[in-house]
Amino acid sequence: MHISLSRTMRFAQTLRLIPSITPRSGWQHRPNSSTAASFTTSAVLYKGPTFDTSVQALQDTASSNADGVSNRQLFARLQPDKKIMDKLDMLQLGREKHGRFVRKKWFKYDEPDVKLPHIFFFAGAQTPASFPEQSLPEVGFVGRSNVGKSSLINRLCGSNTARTSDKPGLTQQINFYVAGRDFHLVDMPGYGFAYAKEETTQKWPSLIESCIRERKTLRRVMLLLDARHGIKANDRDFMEMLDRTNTKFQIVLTKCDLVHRIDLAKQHRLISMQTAKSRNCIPRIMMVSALNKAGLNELRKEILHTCTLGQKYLASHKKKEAIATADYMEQLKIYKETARPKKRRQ
Ligand SMILES: Nc1nc2c(ncn2[C@@H]2O[C@H](COP(=O)(O)OP(=O)(O)OP(=O)(O)O)[C@@H](O)[C@H]2O)c(=O)[nH]1
Ligand SMILES: [Mg+2]
Repeated sequence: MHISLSRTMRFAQTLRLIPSITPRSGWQHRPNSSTAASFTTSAVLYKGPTFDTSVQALQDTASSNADGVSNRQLFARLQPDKKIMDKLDMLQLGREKHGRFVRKKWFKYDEPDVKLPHIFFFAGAQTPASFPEQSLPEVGFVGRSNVGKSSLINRLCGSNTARTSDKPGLTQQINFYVAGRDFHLVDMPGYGFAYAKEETTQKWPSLIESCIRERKTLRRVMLLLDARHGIKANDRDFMEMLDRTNTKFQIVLTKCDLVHRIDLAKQHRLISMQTAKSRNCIPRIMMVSALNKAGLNELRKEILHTCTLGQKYLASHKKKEAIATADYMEQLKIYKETARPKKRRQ
């Protein structure tokens, strides 16, 4: 790209008064700017959104699928689903595009929170022999190391009990958490690269598999995928194992705050296509961000229904939700219908 510089600008540059003008990825021209036409130099360049690593990362899942079309090609051809885009808009999930493509937010949907009880650590297992007794219904969290399993468990229950780190491989045993004496959440070690001794990491896949095979109380496995990367080779192997053991699992896309909304909708579509043939995959893909606390309510509801605890925990939530979504007259009606009769003083 040829860039013409005025003499003053070049002089200022030699004195390091203005930054270098070499256009980098992540820098872009101001759209529709009249000044841009007259200068065409770095002075009219502005720092827009940083280089779209999310797209890059998504497209890097380039392993070929059965039809000989790579995921990268598939991703490029995909059109996002309109319904999913609307849902993402409503739940404020995914990063918004900057610049002139910003959509106006006409309203913010304030969904009342579904509350899960606080969690307490009660058992950690490094071998199958040390698994705790099978009593309450359980939901397991698995996925590659650093995908955000422990962070998500914390966020779902509003606790800080599970330890998290930005280095993959912190959780090195199966941790069992009890929530309100009603159900268990099981935090598993991750597969794939981890900062841990090789002899330790090699034991994890068999440990996870025996947990999944042995525990009859394990109602569902939440398979966490980084929204930037989608399904990788080791995730595919893991899904095959889940199909072999006939275990029901559900995909949860994590770190959705790092991916642009349109790419997130595309990723959703790609994953639903890739998992369509799986017998045990529940066809509702959850999307969450533990950082922004977005999409958590839906996942909480899913966990409660899985553990057949909907009656206990969701009764009061239904009323709150009806009130939040209703217009003024309907709200009044709900309040009147559900209000307790006042006691009269005698
Ligand atoms: N931006 C962003 N970062 C997240 C999110 N969830 C987790 N993280 C970060 O991801 C890193 C890994 O989180 P962990 O919860 O420790 O991941 P893990 O899957 O339990 O990792 P292992 O225990 O090593 O298998 C931490 O630095 C978190 O802060 C999210 O929704 N958005
Ligand atoms: Mg962890």
